[in-house]
Amino acid sequence: MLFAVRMDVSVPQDMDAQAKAELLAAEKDYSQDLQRKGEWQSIWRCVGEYANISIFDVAGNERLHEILWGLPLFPYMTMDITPLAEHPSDISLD
Ligand SMILES: O=C(O)CC1=CCC(=O)O1
Repeated sequence: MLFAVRMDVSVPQDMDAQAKAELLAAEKDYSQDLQRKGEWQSIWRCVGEYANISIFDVAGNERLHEILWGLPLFPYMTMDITPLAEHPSDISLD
């Protein structure tokens, strides 16, 4: 199942610099591991915002929930999740 997830990040301004660096490194590792496994298909920066739009291809809602809850940055994010279906005008389906 495909999902588009928008993640808006808001890390506290007063977070310790070392703790922030470790948090962002852990987030990157977590994301790239799932990208290599094929569940996190792509990640795009939203221009001018501390936000991304990511495409996930996962077994179902429970798996997406598990992945999102496991994000190191989860406590500092808000998310908007859109389940995706094939579009009849997609030429790759012809
Ligand atoms: O920087 C972001 O948009 C937050 C994020 C999610 C996965 C990742 O590597 O960074």
